[in-house]
Amino acid sequence: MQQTCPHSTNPTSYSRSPVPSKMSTNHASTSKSALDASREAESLFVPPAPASRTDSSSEEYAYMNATGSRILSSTFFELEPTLRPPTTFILGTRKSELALTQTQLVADALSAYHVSNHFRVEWMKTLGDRNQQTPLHLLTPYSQQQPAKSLWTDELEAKLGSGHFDILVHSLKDVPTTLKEGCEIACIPEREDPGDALVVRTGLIYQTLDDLPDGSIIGTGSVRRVAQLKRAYPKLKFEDMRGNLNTRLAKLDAPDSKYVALILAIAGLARINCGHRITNPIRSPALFHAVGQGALGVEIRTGDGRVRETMRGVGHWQTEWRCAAERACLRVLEGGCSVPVGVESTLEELDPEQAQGDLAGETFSPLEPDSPMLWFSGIVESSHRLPSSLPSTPGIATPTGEAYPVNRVLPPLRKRAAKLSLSTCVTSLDGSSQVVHSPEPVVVRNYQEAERFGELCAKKIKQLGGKEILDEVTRIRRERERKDLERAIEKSREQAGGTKQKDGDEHQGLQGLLQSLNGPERSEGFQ
Ligand SMILES: NCc1[nH]cc(CCC(=O)O)c1CC(=O)O
Repeated sequence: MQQTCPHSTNPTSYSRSPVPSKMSTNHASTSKSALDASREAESLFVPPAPASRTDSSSEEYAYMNATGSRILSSTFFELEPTLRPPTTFILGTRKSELALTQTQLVADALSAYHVSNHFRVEWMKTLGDRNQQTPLHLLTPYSQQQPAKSLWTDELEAKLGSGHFDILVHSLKDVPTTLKEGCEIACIPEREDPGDALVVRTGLIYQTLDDLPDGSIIGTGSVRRVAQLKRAYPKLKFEDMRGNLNTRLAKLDAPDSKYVALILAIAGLARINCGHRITNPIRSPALFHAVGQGALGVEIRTGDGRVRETMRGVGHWQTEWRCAAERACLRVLEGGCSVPVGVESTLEELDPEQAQGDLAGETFSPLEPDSPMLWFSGIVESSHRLPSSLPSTPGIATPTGEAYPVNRVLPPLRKRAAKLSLSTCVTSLDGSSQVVHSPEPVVVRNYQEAERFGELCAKKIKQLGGKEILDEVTRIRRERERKDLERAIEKSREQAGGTKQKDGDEHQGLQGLLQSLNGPERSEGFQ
């Protein structure tokens, strides 16, 4: 039997505790190195003499370790942060240079706050990474349950839920506006420039889109960019280009390249040290950027209080409030598939004692200790962010090894106010019609008010003609999807030729997909 302290934060028992028994065993089989780290922690850890214990915390703890053997812990007591053996948290992300760089940024920020813990980055290939050929909408056909964009996040979220990962780091713009049950965005670190940029092929002298000759081919797969730029530059041609940033830049510069330029997010290029490839930014009114562009979404298991506490201090409330408005707006507009919506937001902090909130008449859910973490954005007292609050909360380990609870006490709150603006732009796929809504900025006092502002903007832009544009986008999408599927069925029929069972199964699957496409359950549209 091993002696250990509950504060030794054995990762197999604590950080993986929200789904206790299943997750512990899962983890034991999937991530040996974390187990190793905990063994190392145990061997390094020397419990202080009994004299250092305080009466109020002298409670016996026993819990199960990953292999099911019972560990009788030593007494629960306070430790100096520097004396605590480390916990290893695993941050998961997609396999791309951008994703890994972004995740390392978050891991570094966390390490700076929690010097005695380890934050390790792990990647996995997602469906979108593995399949670079199939059109995105065929990989995940349009449905309310499975928005197209979730193909970047689905598999990561499954591994978050199973405890393989503790924290996921995504580009916020790739994160669906409604998250899976059991997952939440914990925080959004400070945003990079959210804009788009023109990247001209190496060796060409063009500086702006206006300089490009008629018929120039621009690489971008984004419906938002194509729709808006077709409108502003009808003489240019837009062609899909998939792949990671480096692949795309290489395709642009290849000797046989047909592309004159690409449109890419400034933030992505800057993060992978390719800022020098930016020829010029493209701003509104020619191009409104994507919702959440340039920001990172840090996702955790809802109710994993331990990871939640760890996240404090990493978010940037100004970015969080802006993204609250942008994402809430898109949530109301999209109804389940990616749409040609562009936005632009600004935020200016005000003196909370002077400023009157503009959404005072609206009703909001009261703040509870276990409300979504983002609801506390900017209003938790900064003293509450001290990293030492992390392992000193009693209840880390319980005799049954159950989840480290979300703190039952509402943290001390402070007042905050900011002037928030949001412009929204909805464009038809061919660029022929567009609605732009740029209301007067409003004064908001918390995250929920910022979200409400975004929802109100979405409702307004629908009334202004956005609804007709979005309905048309849905119609065109479905028609295209149906044609693509019919083509795929035809192809699989030819290939199968009644011989290979595997292909026959695939054929059946596609037929089913086509049926569901034509069926009445697909009549949900934009709200
Ligand atoms: N859809 C891919 C994607 N997801 C996030 C970024 C860039 C970084 C960001 O917008 O935060 C990119 C590439 C691009 O659009 O150029």
